[in-house]
Amino acid sequence: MALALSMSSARLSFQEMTKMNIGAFGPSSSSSAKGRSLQPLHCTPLQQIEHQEHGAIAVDSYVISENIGQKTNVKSANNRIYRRCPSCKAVGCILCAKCKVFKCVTFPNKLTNKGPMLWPVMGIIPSLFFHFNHIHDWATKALIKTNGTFNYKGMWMGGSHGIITSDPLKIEYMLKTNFKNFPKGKYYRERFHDLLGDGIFNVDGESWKEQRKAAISELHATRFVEYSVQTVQALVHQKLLEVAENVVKLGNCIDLQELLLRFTFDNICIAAFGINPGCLSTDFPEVAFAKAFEEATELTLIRFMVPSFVWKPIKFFQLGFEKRLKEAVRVVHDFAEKTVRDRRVELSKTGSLENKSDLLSRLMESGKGQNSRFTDKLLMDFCISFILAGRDTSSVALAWFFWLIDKNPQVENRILYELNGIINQRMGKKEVDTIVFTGEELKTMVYLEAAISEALRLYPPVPIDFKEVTIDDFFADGTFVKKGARVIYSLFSMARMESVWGKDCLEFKPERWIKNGKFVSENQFRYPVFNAGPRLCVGKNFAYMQMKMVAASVLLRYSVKVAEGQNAVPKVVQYCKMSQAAVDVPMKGGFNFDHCRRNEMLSNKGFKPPSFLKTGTTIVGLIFEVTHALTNRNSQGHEDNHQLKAKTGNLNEFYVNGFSICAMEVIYEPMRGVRCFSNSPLMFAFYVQDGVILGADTRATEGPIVADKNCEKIHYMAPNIYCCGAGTAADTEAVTDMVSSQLQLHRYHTSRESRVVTALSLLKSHLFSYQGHVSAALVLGGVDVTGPHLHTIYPHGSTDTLPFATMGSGSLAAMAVFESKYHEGLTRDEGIKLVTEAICSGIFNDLGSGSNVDVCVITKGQTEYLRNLQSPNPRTYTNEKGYTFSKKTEVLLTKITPLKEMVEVIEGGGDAMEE
Ligand code: HEM
Repeated sequence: MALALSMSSARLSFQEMTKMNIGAFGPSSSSSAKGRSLQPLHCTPLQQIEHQEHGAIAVDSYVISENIGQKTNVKSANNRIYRRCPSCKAVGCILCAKCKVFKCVTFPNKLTNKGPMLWPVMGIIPSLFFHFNHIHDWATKALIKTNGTFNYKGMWMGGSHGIITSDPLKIEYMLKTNFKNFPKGKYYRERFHDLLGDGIFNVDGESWKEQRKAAISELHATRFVEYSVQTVQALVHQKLLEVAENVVKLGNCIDLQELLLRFTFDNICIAAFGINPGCLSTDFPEVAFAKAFEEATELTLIRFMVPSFVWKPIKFFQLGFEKRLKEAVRVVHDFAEKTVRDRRVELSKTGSLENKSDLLSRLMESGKGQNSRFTDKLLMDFCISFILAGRDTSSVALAWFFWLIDKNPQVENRILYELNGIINQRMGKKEVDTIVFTGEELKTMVYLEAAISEALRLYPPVPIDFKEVTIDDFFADGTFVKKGARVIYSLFSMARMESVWGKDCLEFKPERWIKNGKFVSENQFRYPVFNAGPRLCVGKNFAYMQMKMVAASVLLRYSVKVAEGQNAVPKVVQYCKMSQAAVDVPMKGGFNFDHCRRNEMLSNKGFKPPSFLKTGTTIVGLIFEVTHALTNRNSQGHEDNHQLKAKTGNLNEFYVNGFSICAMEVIYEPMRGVRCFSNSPLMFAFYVQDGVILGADTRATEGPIVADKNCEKIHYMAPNIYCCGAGTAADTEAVTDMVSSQLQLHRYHTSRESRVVTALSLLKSHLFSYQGHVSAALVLGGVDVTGPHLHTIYPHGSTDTLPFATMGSGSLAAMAVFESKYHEGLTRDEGIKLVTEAICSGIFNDLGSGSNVDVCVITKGQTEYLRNLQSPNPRTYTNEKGYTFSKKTEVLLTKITPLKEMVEVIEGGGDAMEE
């Protein structure tokens, strides 16, 4: 099980079948199902698929050789033909000479070995390296060329050597006839030992025999078979179909291979340990045990790709992947150990595990009292082996099955026809939604079994396997294998060889498995997908049952389509991202509405979203701007600074003091406050006084209750920017706080005053990204280097820039006041009066608004927060006697808890973070 064949990119999308009328389903009737009509039965040759997948490689290499033939040979002036160097294209290249020397060195090897080139020192490694991405195709080509067997040699000193074969006779000799001479061997064992220990998968000899006997007797027992059917039924219907339904509703694509891996992992854990780790659910949770198991398997496989003199020192010094492997194995073992320990405690407490049907419990129960060889450590190893064996094999097989079904709709139709027949034989309800296939019904699904077997033939989850030679041996055709050699056999290549499967070997043809309407098993050695001989996979029946249940239940309800642009190619090393919590769908750009979809899905499932509270608020803002002409001049016609200061008051002090208005030319002060034109001797001057005034009521409601009579709705954003909030108090506070701190950081960074437009952008992009789910309607005002600004921001993120604005439930009443009374040239005091009036209008006309009026005046360099500027609604009636509770508060318990320790906080030690 060294290398599992998985799809590198198996994102398949579910397309829902609209409710299917099972009764009307037959070969000649067209179903009401979307995209499904039953067609006459004929098969699409797999040849086409192969061309898509592998053909490119063949075509490319053909083109390359053409190029060498035509373009690299150039005719010189005297008509002699020189051969260009294939790599540098230079004529008479020194490399060519080296190539010739190299060819001389490797020539003897080429003569004795029919297979791929065995390089000096490196053996077959460079060839493997060059063809790594399509290694199975490459091996197939080589095996076809060599009539099914060739020798190989690994790196010098690595010690690996032997044969690679696809010959069923050799496989039979190895797996059955001389089984004892071809064990898994030391090479396999030492690589998997850390993870699998002495589990069935990793041992030979007596220990293997013992475990195998126990495994077969437990796995084939009626009790376990019934238990596993029930488990699969529950997992498929309560989890898998739920995820599928969710995917359909959301119109999403899903990584089907990952989904199936989660399913098979949960299933095999329930079968082995009786524990559901819970990997399969709509949110694809990250489960530590599952993640560690995956990592441990993958990292162990690295040991098969590097020579032992590389990984062993890395392991010894605990570096790189070996360090990670150790940690992952620890997590797996901890989980397994704890499960075994807990079960042992349960057994000793209750005296029996009769109520449990999982393998661990059955083995523990059957071994109790006797001198069983199944120690707790061995039980743990045994279960881990089972999980490894059953985890990714079935999921990978199913992923390829669905992929092939998408490419071969006529096979899908035949499966549906078969399912339809089975359902028609049922008594009672026949609605698709309610159909749960029984174990007996699964056994009658002949065509489905054939289709799955055919998918397994073309894409075996274990595409290559190997055995070690114990003593020198000869195969029937005289091929010699030396003691310590390895015999590698490629199942993937066997499926593609005409000599093994006939001319139509590349076609996806379930019919080849059916004779006289019955499923006919193949010769084990022509089809060693589940291994063969004494080490035949013990989980074969279990695997078929689970694959049939998934395939039948899904195909009955959905049509599974490969997402556009997804190409599925076999991977050399299994890699499924079960560790990732989220489904990794390629980024397409545009907006992300995942949260909206999630909410919709939750509400469809019956979760009530938190209801919106009716909120009430009146918030307003306006810009005021008034121009004052300066008349007080001194004897030279110059403006008197003191008088000017008196006129402008403190508001524009900075500008008046820091500004010379005696200048001769026209001076424009872009900093707000004063614009002064001097035109001597007839000099005149004026200044502009402008700013923003914000206002808000102070009532906070909670449904029908007034929760706070005097809350603050004008929030600080920056010294020169404030923001009024309507909506949910928590949301407005949180969003303004967050943006305020971002502005603060920006000021630290730039040492400049914040600009209102910055605050506006931050607020609106935040609100937009939450699509109205942050309930905050804002009036933002401030004065910066470019003058006073007033904006409104709606909960979905849209904005307005206005001279006066209102928001909240009292906004209409307030707007009525503004629209009738706002005019250009408002002074500061007039502005304050108008804002107050607008808020009062909200307070008196809107039930949600009330209590007092808060006002904030922002001008250049100055901000005045006029809290409770008016209380238009004072409490008029108070009970003179006050209110007494009829029953006094009872003291039920008095307990004084002394403080344990006093912590003294010394301020001023660190950097001040406050402004
Ligand atoms: C499509 C699904 C499956 C395929 C293609 C498959 C294939 C195989 C193969 C090729 C072997 C031999 C490995 C070797 O010796 O190197 C094997 C062994 C084994 N399989 Fe499966 N398997 C599948 C599902 C399962 C399941 C679901 C279980 C568990 C319930 C399971 C349990 C085992 C065990 C315990 C062994 C070791 C047998 C022994 O060494 O005696 N397999 N399987």
